[in-house]
Amino acid sequence: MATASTSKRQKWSGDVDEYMDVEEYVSDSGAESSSLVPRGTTINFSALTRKLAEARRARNTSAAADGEESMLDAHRRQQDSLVSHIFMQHDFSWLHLKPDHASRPLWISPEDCHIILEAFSPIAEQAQDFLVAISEPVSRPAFIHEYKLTPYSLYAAVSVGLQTEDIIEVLNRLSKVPVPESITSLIRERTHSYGKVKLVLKHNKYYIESTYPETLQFLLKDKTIRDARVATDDAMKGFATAKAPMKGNLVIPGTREAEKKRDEATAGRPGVPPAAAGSRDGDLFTSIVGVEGDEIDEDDENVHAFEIDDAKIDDVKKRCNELEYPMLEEYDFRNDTINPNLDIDLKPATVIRPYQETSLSKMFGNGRARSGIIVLPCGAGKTLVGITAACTIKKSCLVLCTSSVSVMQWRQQFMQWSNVTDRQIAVFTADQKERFAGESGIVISTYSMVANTHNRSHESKKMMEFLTSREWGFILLDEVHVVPAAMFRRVVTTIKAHSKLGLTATLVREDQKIEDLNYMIGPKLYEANWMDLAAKGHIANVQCAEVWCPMTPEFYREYLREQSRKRMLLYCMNPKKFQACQFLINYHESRGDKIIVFSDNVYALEAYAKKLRKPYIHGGTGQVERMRVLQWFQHDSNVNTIFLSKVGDTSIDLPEATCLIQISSHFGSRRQEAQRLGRILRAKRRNDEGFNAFFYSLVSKDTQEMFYSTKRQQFLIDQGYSFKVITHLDGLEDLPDLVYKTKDEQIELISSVLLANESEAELGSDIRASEGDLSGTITSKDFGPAKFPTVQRTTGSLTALSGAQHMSYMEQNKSANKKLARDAPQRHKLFSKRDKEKAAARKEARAAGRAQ
Ligand SMILES: Nc1ncnc2c1ncn2[C@@H]1O[C@H](COP(=O)(O)OP(=O)(O)OP(=O)(O)O)[C@@H](O)[C@H]1O
Repeated sequence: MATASTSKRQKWSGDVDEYMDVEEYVSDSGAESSSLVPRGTTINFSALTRKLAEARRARNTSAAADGEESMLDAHRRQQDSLVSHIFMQHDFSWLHLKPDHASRPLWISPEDCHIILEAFSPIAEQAQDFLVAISEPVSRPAFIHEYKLTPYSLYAAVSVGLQTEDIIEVLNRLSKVPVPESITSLIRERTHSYGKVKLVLKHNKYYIESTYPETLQFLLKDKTIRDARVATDDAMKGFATAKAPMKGNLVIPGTREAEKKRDEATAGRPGVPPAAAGSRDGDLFTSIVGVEGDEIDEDDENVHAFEIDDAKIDDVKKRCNELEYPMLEEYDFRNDTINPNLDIDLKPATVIRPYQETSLSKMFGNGRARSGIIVLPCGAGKTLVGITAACTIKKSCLVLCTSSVSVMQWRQQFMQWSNVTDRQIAVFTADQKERFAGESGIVISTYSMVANTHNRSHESKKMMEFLTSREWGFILLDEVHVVPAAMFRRVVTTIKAHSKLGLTATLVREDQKIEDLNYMIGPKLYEANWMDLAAKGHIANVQCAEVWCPMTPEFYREYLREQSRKRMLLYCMNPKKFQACQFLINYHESRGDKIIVFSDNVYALEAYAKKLRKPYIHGGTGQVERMRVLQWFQHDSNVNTIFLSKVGDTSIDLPEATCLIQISSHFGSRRQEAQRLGRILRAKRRNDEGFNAFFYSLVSKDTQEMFYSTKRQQFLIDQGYSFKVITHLDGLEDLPDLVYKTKDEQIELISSVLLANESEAELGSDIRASEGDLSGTITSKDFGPAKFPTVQRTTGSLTALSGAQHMSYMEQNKSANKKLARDAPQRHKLFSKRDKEKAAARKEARAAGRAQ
């Protein structure tokens, strides 16, 4: 027996497929194995442990009956040692399973606070809601999810209104074992000070407020906080604020509840149909915890406060976090009688989706606006979440985005979903500096416009005065992950806002600054699951693949020899990658897909696009040309593929696109990978039966690119996506007109790559050369200093120094697409006839326009 188990031990440490060994193993130890899952499927831990426990129980019973106490102990020891080798130091078999553990979905590690969820459990969805509220999702593939309890996640839990004992209680209900003592004490320890201190903005001054005077005394003992305090008459006095009457339960517009209320109000009126009888989904989490989003009933007489210097807010918030008294920022907007109301509501036809409603309920759960972050997948409708929040608060609102394209999109979406008027909404960009009419309104701008302190025009200065001199009810921070960048941090303190909402799909940064958002903005209020939204048809299902393209011997030799940045150019320009790209374009175009090919490297982008005769857009492409290419892509059935540089990573809404091919990317950026995927998640056809969008990353084999590619995929893998590796594209060699097929062509290609200027290998040159995103108005500042250091050493020619290179570069680029069209081979008669007809129609339309 001892020998048999040793051999099985070695086998088991191998892999999931060897589940059969465990099966035998269980039967060796006395349990039946008939109901266990077959070889090759995911391990059913629950079944496994159930079997083990049953075996153990069966032995204990028979041993006790025989009165053989010492035999039983020996058995137990043996059993424990048999299990131990599987889990090594993570053997927590001393945590005894509850009798009905099979119906409970959680495993909790007593050591590292990790929680494992059986995502196949019937109550997994409710358990997920709860776990998202109290912990950080680490990884959420199909069957087993992993979460982690952290101080920040517990802070977030407390800030959405959960109580310490409620958290422990629900965990206990969902867990297969009693919640370990180490975890309960951690939760108690971490949450006891949370929620005691608030940061309040009143009359344009910041106050730290608490109902516990001893807590304020404690904070004032700290030097950073003491130094930030402003000595005033009301400092540390009872800070009695007028106790305004509560205005009834808050109803978020666009929700089913709002719809019901509207229907009730209009019931009986002719022509108005009765409300659809939709019952609210039972929220198990809410019912277990008993958090009903109760309205706050505070006793203002007991509130104590002191004022702090607004220039030191950032430091004070950070210090409070370090002292484990993170400050909650809540805005009692319904009782704010000082800031004028903004008359804005969602249009009656606007209905928000269930996950949008859930995320907003975390923000407005207690009738006030909590500051924090909402994380939704790309294309899931963050904009509408922000707009609904603005329509709930109904005070002046400032929206900050990453580019001027986004500014225009936000403006357009506000007009589309809400009843805001032209006069109430203004934009502040390099080109437009508008103000809203009246006392309250909405301003939409970019981070760089607000953060920039140098070389402001007179108009911009005036506009900034307008923004900084007033109290904003609400600040909306789009793509909030950019805020911790050194140059954007100050926007959060420059603008005085009662509540802040950060929106993002990718709460990740390659530096360690993402945690700073906890004190700069607030806790994460909600994070949706990508796979869930895909399953429900809110975003598209995507098949992801990494295509391995072998390097040709000549390219590989040069790659190994080259030490400079040109290595990157060599793996991007690999002829086999060209061919794979051509093959995939052909294949998907013939399926009726619309394809976007992404390349960060502009040299490669142009080379590919020209060779494959497709239109392209990069930083150097003029605005008119960009619009023309995008229009073609959207409306012309002859243009099914476009090449985009990183200017298209974000802020581009092309729901026609159903396939992405990535030929060059920004090193190991997980965020870029996810944002690019986001371009096809909004695919119009996502609800077609069996529809799949496709995402390919072309990677040159045995180069650094493989390392970066693996790193880039990590975020998406944690969201549950799996990347298939394609090592061979069937039928590629038979493709007619296959590019770079002959050795001569490949050698010609390599010589042009070797002759190229080294700076062509840069990934950022695109944006710097043009200072333009898809609207042509973004500046390099929008992208933060991390990517674009101010001082950079590059090799260059005298022409480049004199600036002439830049000019010729622009000149060539401007007409490049036109030249492509001119050089295009003779088209089939059928097409040329259609082209002539189209040209005639265009001419007619222009003539009609002139006539008007
Ligand atoms: N409740 C809703 N009802 C109908 N359409 C919606 C709803 N919410 C969002 N949409 C639509 O979904 C699309 C994607 O929305 P949006 O652009 O806000 O996504 P996003 O989350 O900001 O994406 P990204 O992060 O990629 O910018 C838009 O066309 C929007 O109109």
